[in-house]
Amino acid sequence: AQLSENFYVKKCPSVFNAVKSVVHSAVAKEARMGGSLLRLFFHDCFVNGCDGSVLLDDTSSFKGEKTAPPNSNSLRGFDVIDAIKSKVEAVCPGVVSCADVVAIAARDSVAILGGPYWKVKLGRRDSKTASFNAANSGVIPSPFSSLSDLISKFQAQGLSTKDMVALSGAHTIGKAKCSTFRQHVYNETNNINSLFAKARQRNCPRTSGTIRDNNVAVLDFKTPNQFDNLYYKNLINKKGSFILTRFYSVEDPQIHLLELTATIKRPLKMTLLMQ
Ligand code: HEM
Ligand SMILES: [Ca+2]
Ligand SMILES: [Ca+2]
Repeated sequence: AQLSENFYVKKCPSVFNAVKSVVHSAVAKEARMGGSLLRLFFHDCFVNGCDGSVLLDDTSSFKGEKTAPPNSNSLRGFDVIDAIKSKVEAVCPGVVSCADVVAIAARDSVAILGGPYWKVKLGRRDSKTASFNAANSGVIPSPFSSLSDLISKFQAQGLSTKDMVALSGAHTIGKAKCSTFRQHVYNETNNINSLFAKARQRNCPRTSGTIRDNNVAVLDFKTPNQFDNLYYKNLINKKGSFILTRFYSVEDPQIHLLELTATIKRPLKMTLLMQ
């Protein structure tokens, strides 16, 4: 069925306040949670669409997505989604899908951290099953993917290269583990400022396989808790986080300076994933 901004206007008008109040207190307690909730939405949507599949625990009949490599020891915020869902069930029992809760929580997170606001289209139906294999099949982009691989993974979701560049701007908030950015900070190409690389290396030893793999660093070293366009500015200054930074160079025909500055001027299109 067609999603609609007005889906809950009659069925549950208080859903928006219920979601927002829980997101608000979670982000007040820990700003990073805003990023974690946004990423949860992204990882739900890339695996069989935005159907709440990412939320499902393993059962006797299926092994779900939570323990799949892109998600395990990495996705956060499930407890916040549970708290939101309880609150929503208290005001409108049996009306609002978990998939819609995740979509609204992602929007509210971005807005609370100073980013753009959009009207979320609603009416998603929750999946009753989830698949470890689907989440492990390579549909979710990896920080070690090549540029062409990243582009084709977004293409497979109906998203263009420009969309990918815009959506990568989400890394203006949140944190990443040493194991995901080590390669970038020890690979001193001309894409990374050497002082910045050194600073990151301090918290992330070259050798993998220790507890320090889990050390985290902010993705945006300047405004980690504000949803702004610093992701791109850092990238241009060679102090970027790991995703497009590895590929960013003035010579690159696909992700070049013009593309990036155009993205800075446009509002970040967070709505792209929201269909
Ligand atoms: C372009 C392909 C992408 C790759 C390869 C990628 C990869 C990653 C990785 C490896 C992390 C750190 C995870 C960890 O250390 O546990 C991360 C964090 C994050 N990603 Fe992405 N990501 C991509 C696109 C996106 C998109 C499209 C969004 C949302 C629209 C997003 C939002 C985030 C956020 C907010 C965080 C921080 C999460 C937190 O602090 O809990 N990413 N990403
Ligand atoms: Ca899903
Ligand atoms: Ca920022």
